Amino acid sequence: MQLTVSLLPSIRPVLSTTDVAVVIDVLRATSVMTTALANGAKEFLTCQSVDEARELAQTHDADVLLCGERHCKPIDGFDLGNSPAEYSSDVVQYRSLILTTTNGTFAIAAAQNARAMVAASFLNLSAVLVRLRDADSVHLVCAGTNGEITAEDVLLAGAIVDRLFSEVNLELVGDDAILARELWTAWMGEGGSDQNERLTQRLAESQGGRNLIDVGYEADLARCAAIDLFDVVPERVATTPNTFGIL
Ligand SMILES: O=C(O)[C@H](CS(=O)(=O)O)OP(=O)(O)O
Repeated sequence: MQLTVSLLPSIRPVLSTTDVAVVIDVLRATSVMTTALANGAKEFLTCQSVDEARELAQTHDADVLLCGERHCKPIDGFDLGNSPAEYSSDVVQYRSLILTTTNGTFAIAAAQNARAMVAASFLNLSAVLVRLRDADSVHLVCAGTNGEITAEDVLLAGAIVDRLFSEVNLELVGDDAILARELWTAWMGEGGSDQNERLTQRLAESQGGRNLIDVGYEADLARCAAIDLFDVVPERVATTPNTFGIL
């Protein structure tokens, strides 16, 4: 497998020859997408701007929910923010969700040239690895925060790289994969039964985690650190807009 990791979307383009792009925004867009689809949501239509989201809602059926955040907080007039806690089955089951977030939906747009695209979080780590096993070329795209590399996304990229190393022959493009794996090994390498607690602590140390703590969303860190809570992989099922469902 040829494996490319970009610690930010801007580091290198996702090529149209890439089999699978894996978008990573641990805090919190891809954790929200995983949670909602696992809880029965029908699909996520993703877009980059608030205006685009509102326009999309007008052309869609009345049952759609407007979702997302700006500066980590719910957007005026939207139905849901960007906390996994809001996406329970009683709220999202069978619903179409339109999502715009600061970094996550930007990373999705940046990865759109790939033949296939999936959303990864710690919540679906093992399921994502099963999805990647037979791909010839994979590009992990870390969303970062406002154009800066963030440890929480690098950590998940490192966890994926570490597992792929033990499962398939890897041909690395660039050194981002090595850096990510080193961070995962140094911070989380021992495994053990307290892994989710230690991951929550690490997320609290990351830029994305500190941002969330500052605005009162500390409880979301544990919600995004529950490794393998779900066995679903959000997969792009349509383009224009990039739409994710469960295949
Ligand atoms: O709401 C979030 O979790 C973040 C906000 S930001 O990264 O601090 O701008 O948005 P996301 O696009 O999910 O990273």
